[in-house]
Amino acid sequence: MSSMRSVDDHLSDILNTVRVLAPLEVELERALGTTLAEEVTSPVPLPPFDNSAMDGYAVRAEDVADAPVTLPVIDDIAAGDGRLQAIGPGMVTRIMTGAPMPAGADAVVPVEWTDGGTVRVAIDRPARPGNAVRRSGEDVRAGDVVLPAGTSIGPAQLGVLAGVGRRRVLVRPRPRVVVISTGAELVEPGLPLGPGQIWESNSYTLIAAVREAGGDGYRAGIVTDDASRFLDQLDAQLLRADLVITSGGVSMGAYEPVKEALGPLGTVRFDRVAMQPGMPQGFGVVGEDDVPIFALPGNPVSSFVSFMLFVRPALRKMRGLPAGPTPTVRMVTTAALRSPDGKRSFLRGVLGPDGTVAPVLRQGSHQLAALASANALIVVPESVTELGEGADVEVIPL
Ligand SMILES: Nc1nc2c(c(=O)[nH]1)N[C@H]1C(S)=C(S)[C@@H](COP(=O)(O)OP(=O)(O)OC[C@H]3O[C@@H](n4cnc5c(N)ncnc54)[C@H](O)[C@@H]3O)O[C@H]1N2
Ligand code: MOO
Ligand SMILES: [Mg+2]
Repeated sequence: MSSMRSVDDHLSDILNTVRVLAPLEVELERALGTTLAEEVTSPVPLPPFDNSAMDGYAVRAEDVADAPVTLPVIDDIAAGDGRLQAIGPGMVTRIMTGAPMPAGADAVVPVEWTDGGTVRVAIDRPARPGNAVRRSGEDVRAGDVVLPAGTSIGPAQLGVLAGVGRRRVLVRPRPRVVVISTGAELVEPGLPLGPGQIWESNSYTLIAAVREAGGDGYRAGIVTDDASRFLDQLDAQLLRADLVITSGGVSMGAYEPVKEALGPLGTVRFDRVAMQPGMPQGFGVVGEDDVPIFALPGNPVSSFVSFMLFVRPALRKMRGLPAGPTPTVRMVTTAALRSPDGKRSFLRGVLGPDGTVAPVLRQGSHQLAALASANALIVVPESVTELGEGADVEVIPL
């Protein structure tokens, strides 16, 4: 029997092989979930001009220092108004939130402190200089870096890009990931099952996981257990793929199309990785552009766990983000655990209150519903075969 490879060695090989995707200029609408590939600065200060933080009256603070006072209203400034009348001593201007401060004014009295007059206004309370005024540049100065290269673009970052006037931006795009399922027993969900058949589920799980990991997944459908048909399908799919995931056909059976098809290429290695579930693994590159390919085991829990451990870090690297082993947190197990000697186990568990985790009862690598009832993977190291209730464990939240 061939020896097993460690989880860490397998992951380092993967991270040494995959490359950061080339930068691409995209419209803002397509930038969500991408990574900035340039440093973004603001061409103007933000706010670009001093403006009012409230609906009210722009005043000279010294004129309202002895409030209550009544003063003449000489103008009415809405947000967006460009030409303003300066105010002189003893005058005020009605002003709206976001409207530019007129020259001469140094404070805003909110409408709530007044009688709301439009010709003359009675002001009840004094306002200090600077009251309810938003100064030009108090968020960003002209030329400031608002987003460094390598920033993950979420809703707030998209807003900042628009807020500094950008329409297009240079990003590391979302990786395009094709998922090919193999197995003669697989039937599309929605179609009737024949004898010996099951509904295909791995591609749905994997594409959803790709999406959550910042990629765009495409289902290439089901290939039956035929190596040459698998290679044809792979060739066709490579056109649109930055990364390929296959499921099934990598173990020791008589019909293992993925291993049969990719093994002879010499660019994909098949290993037994010292983990449970997910022992049989293939990884390498295919096609003229050396597209990375993950040949994941077919058992549904095995393919999902393999994704979390190996594909997700690879996608992070491709997206230009820091990539390494999937982070864990420390928890306390509420029940005893068993794990095979020499393998790192990833047991399905449910996070409880107060830093506890409860292993689910069904831990088979085919028990997909048990996986769906869990929200964490409990990591048991290679050298540990048993842990008692109350033991500290590392956990990967899902
Ligand atoms: N003699 C041995 N047999 C097996 C070994 C071994 O070391 N020696 N390893 C076992 C382990 S561990 C795993 S994991 C599986 C890996 O199998 P394959 O990658 O070859 O996958 P298949 O044989 O095609 O399928 C396995 C299992 O998963 C179901 N499956 C496959 N694809 C899907 C899908 N897209 N949706 C839902 N379910 C799927 C399939 O029906 C099988 O039940 O090998 C063990 N055997
Ligand atoms: O490695 Mo397999 O993943 O145990 O089912
Ligand atoms: Mg098999």
